[in-house]
Amino acid sequence: MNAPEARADKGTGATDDAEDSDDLDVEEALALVNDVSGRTPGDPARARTPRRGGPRTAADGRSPATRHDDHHALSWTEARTVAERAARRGTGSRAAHRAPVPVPLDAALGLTLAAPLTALTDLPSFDTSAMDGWAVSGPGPWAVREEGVLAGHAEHPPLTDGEAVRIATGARVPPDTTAVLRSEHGRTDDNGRLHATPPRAATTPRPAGAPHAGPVSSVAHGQDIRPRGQECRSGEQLLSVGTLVTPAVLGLAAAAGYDTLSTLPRPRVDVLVLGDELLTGGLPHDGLIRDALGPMLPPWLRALGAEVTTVRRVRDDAQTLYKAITRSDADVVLTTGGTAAGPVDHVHPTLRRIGAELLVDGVEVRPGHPMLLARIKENQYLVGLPGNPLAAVSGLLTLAEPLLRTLAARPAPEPYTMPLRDAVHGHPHDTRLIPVVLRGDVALPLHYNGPAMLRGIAAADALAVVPPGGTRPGQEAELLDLPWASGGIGVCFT
Ligand SMILES: Nc1nc2c(c(=O)[nH]1)N[C@H]1C(S)=C(S)[C@@H](COP(=O)(O)OP(=O)(O)OC[C@H]3O[C@@H](n4cnc5c(N)ncnc54)[C@H](O)[C@@H]3O)O[C@H]1N2
Ligand code: MOO
Repeated sequence: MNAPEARADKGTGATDDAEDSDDLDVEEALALVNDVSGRTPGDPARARTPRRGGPRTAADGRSPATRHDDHHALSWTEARTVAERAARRGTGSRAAHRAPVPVPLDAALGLTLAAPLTALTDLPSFDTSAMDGWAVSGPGPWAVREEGVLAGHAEHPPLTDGEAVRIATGARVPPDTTAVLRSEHGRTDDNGRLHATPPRAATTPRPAGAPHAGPVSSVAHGQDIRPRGQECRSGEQLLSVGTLVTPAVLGLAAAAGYDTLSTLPRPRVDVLVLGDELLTGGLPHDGLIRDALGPMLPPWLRALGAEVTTVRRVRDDAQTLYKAITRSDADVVLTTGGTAAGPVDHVHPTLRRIGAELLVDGVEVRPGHPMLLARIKENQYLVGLPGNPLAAVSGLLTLAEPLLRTLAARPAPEPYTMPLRDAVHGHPHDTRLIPVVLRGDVALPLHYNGPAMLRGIAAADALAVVPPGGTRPGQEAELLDLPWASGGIGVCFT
């Protein structure tokens, strides 16, 4: 959120004013928002910059009793834990408390099961032929019935001992069938009687003088029959609550008799893209730039399990932002830009005006350290992503991912590490998130990793978590998969 002329103010007088406002407590800030001094809620005097450090002296000479200690940015790990826990506050479980909804199978991909998947039928639900061939009864040779048995047909009359009937894979075997003889293992003689032929190995040319093997007259009892209930019995639990609905789960659910699944709804996210400088088409001109986050975030949020209900561009105006946030009934409002201390960075002052509870206000991570997480209502959250595009990705994966995962009751990805081929320069105190490509069993750090750059992440397979101080060549680092590289359900962006 930076009109070109406003950007020049960052770190100058505007920021100094903003630092004063850090010494206000919420009540004071609210009082100031409501005061009649003529300052608007978006006035930089109420903006606030996340930072580390101890208590500071109020520059406006207010009594120390009216100040609070400067807040502390959380470590990257703490911030992720806070985001995850925020969503399940008071539930005592790993999932957030949200009402399940029945969803038709074709709309359930990527949701999580709110009830165990219990078989509604035996599987298979009847004794089934596993092969094309003949259903036979007793030892051969067999008299072959005229009419065959196909899959999907009603039950055939029982076989009598010494009888056979042509049968297709998946057809229900007639009562009193003892085995299925595969078509390649049987032949009918001139009288139409069926014989079992020897297995393949025995049909290879006989050595001279060896006795003729001749047809074998029987097959093993139960051979190539899938007995009813072999996979499960009706009432048996197949999958537990919290299972992610994958394509395979959809298939199993259909086989087990389901038309709808009880699932947790996707958390609804309203995306508010802040910034007067943003263009939605064409080339940058006159200090205006293309909005990179509007196109990038919605599909990424969907891949994280969210339903994106709105994508709205919001101009740099405190009242407009206030209205956009307070009118949202989404589970999560996600803003981009305006988190820092520029003259038009309205996110902090607006949160104070709303009386939101700031859960994370700055994270010790580069890029993206001004990211924030707030509870704006009992079950409504705001994730404030910084405007620099790679910083926004950092906020998305640090705060939005664990929050949405918990709201969607999705399982946490299994953490893993890989050696980084090259040394990565670290920040002295903060974690760094660096785009990497995976080559065999090493990760190669990419160069274009500045906060305003997307060139690295667009070519990346993962983000490496580089601890404060950096990493040596070959040192293991935790990797965060990117949804397009992790495969499986993660590739579902729709
Ligand atoms: N005095 C300080 N200034 C800044 C600080 C600070 O701590 N003190 N932090 C810097 C860091 S780090 C970041 S990151 C940014 C965060 O800024 P905001 O969240 O307030 O974002 P804006 O100022 O609105 O924008 C920053 C930058 O990103 C561009 N931008 C914004 N939205 C988009 C978009 N949708 N697509 C593409 N680019 C976007 C915007 O034009 C700016 O260039 O603050 C630093 N400053
Ligand atoms: O967080 Mo900012 O992205 O370091 O530039």
